Amino acid sequence: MAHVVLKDLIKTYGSFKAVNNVSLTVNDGEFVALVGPSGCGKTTTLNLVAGLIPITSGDIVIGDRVVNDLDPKDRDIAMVFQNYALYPQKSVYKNLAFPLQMRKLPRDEIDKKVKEAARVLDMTQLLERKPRELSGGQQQRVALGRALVRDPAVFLMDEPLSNLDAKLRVQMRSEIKRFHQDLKATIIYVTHDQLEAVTMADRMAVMNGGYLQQYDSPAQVFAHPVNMFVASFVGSPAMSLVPLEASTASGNTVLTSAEGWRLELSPQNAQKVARATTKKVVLGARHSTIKLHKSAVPGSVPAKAYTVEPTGDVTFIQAFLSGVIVNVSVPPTIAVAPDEQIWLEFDQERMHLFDGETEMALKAS
Ligand SMILES: Nc1ncnc2c1ncn2[C@@H]1O[C@H](COP(=O)(O)OP(=O)(O)OP(=O)(O)O)[C@@H](O)[C@H]1O
Repeated sequence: MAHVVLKDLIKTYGSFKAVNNVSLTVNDGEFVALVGPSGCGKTTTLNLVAGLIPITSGDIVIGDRVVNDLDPKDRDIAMVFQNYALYPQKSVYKNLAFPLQMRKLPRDEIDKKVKEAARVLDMTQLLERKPRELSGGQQQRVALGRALVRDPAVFLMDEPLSNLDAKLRVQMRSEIKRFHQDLKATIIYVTHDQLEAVTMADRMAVMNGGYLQQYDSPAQVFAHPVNMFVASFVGSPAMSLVPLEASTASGNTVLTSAEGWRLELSPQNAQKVARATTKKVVLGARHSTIKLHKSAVPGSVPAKAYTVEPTGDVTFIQAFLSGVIVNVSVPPTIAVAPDEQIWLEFDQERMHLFDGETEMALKAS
């Protein structure tokens, strides 16, 4: 296995920058997810690493080599795509053996590698079947196996689970994670699904508009999003973002809504707001950090329930607060009706504050 370094990577199509100065290091044996909305440049970044498209500028290092000008076959990588591209006429065994035959490996070595891959992926009993005799999940496992037998320095995976139904996707998610843990493989994994990235990856690279927004562990990205884009992209339901106006009088900092309510900030949050470039401040809160009250309590602000969605364990409520929708979760024992007047209390320790102009997270120091 090997590490991968992207340095000031740029890919332009005419005047359009699909990948804009992306720099990141994937450590040896690390599982990194490139994640972001459609069109953010994640597939382009992966294809640049694979060598499927030429870079405009920057450097790509795999192991100890700068691979900028190497053909894909010389980069010591294996790709797994969302369409498995298995050979329909060949058995699973032959599908796995084929890339090795192309490399002219001795027959007994091929046999050993194929059987080992089948063992690792728990598909020994499927080796004689044709792809059409396999479920979607099993076909995806064969595609993984085909990458595995090549023993690459790096696995590159592009939305490998997106053709599977929801239940199978969750199961294969665990299997790929296990695959990574067992093999200590270096994996770069593209997905638009933030939950896949959060649950599988050691680190996630969140992209938007060709730019790398944040590169950190899922826990860090979740707890400390650097800006409003990352805050609202990672986590489900999305973090609520409420635009407010900050003011300070006699040492107290308050956020005021257009509707007229006021929220007094803790000293630590007041410190953050003092660093804003503008009076416009956006309050961010995850559903689990907002308490719902049926009547006003000190520190709470008035809102109106809009939709109520019981899921069994927890009920999700969308409420209107200062003209925007806020997601709140409550235990199923609390009954709330649409249009009911409610009061929301934000956990000041876990609230996020963003500069309303730059959209960057405000930090205490
Ligand atoms: N060959 C090309 N010519 C021109 N523009 C391109 C080309 N390939 C990609 N793009 C543009 O580059 C941007 C990034 O594309 P890319 O496929 O990397 O996005 P993505 O994040 O993988 O999105 P998706 O999840 O939809 O695949 C998009 O705006 C896309 O339209």
